[in-house]
Amino acid sequence: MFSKILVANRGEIAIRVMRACRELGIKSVAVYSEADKNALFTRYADEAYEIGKPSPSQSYLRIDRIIDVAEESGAEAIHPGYGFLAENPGLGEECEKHGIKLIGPKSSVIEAMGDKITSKKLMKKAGVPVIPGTDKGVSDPDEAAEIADSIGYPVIIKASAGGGGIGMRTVYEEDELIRAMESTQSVAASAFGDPTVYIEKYLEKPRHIEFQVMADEHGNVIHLADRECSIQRRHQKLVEEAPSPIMTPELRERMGSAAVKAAEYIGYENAGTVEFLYSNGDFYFLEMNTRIQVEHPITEVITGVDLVKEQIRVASGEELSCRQEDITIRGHAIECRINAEDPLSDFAPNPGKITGYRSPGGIGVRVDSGVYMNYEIPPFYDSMISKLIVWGMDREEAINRMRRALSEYIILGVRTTIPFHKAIMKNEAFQRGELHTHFVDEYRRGID
Ligand SMILES: Nc1ncc2cc(-c3cccc4ccccc34)c(N3CC[C@@H](N)C3)nc2n1
Ligand SMILES: [Ca+2]
Repeated sequence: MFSKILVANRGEIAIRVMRACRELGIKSVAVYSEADKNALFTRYADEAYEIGKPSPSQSYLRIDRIIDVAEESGAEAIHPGYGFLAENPGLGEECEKHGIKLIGPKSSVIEAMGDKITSKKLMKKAGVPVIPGTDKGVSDPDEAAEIADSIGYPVIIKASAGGGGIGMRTVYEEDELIRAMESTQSVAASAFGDPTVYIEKYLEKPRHIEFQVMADEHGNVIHLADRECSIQRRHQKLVEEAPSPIMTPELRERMGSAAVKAAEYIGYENAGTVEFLYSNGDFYFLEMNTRIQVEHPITEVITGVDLVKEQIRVASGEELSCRQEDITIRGHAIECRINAEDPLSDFAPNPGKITGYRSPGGIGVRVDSGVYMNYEIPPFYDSMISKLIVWGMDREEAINRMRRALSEYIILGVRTTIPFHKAIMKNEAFQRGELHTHFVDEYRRGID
């Protein structure tokens, strides 16, 4: 087992990893930018090192500085958290070069899953259902037109190096196809340096259901059930829940074994998430995320498994601490992402000084927060400042408890998404579990 771990991240996820370290008796090392000098996570760690200027490219993305601090502090492993370098194959490669363990899958697996065409090809070979479409890049407009005809409109054009919804265009008729191809190729080239695009059948209003997987380095792979992430806005998740309201034991068995099969086939190690699109009874592989995700706590509260401690154990060479038959789901969990954004000005970031702060508590409430009273939220990073997670015996109790917890959550001095979440919890379509990926767009038309 490691004696010291460097946490290459900031905010709530850095504290989350440091808590797991402390429970395992492992020292933690924080790395922070000039802008995060007074951030809570730098106090929580056993040691803290400044690594550069506020902008991420000068700090949290500086692989060389992070490796230097790992060597200087004697950290045997690095936990990348999510975002920043979490799915950057370069970090894994540098770690391997310096004999430092990256807490995550091999960099070759990170790279393969980062290329959406490669990941689809691998899943197809693994026997996992994929969305009908091309399993290679398409550049010639005539070829694209033939493919779109054979798939049937509407189709969607996607950037292979994309993900999270960037570089995607839906096409409803043939005469839009060429322009859509060109614009997606230029977005892909500028955003990812790779213009490769592919075409898929467009699924109207699918549900976004993802499965948590965990694999050790001895070939054991399990899934820890499903999460529903359909309340999104511009591909930014806002509300997540576990299990999915539409899940049945039979569907969970089918999708769970597809997720495990996917992980086994690619030799996956550590924590990962297999994303599916679900549309009237059928499910299709969408993407695989090779990191711990923001919404991992809702899986933790319904299964009782500490996913981050499991990541650390597995990375140190231990076998998974639970088998598939040990994973049982109890109750229902919901997570609301508390962002320093103003829902009434199109969720524009709203950084600034927190002049009043009191987090909710009581039965079934968990707050994973990176902020505190009088903390100055810097403008340089993602606007998520904390996550409010609740557990209930069933979905109805979870919703009522979330409403109660939101009403207790006091954050003054900055605008936050709390009012938006209060409205969602009161929304009847949400309460009925009628969710799909365009829920927020339709919902906003309702409140505007
Ligand atoms: N063939 C096909 N049909 C419908 C789709 C709809 C979406 C989509 C679009 C908009 C919001 C979403 C929210 C959750 C899940 C998916 C979506 C989608 N993506 C891809 C990246 C992912 N984050 C969103 N791919 C799709 N692909
Ligand atoms: Ca993704």
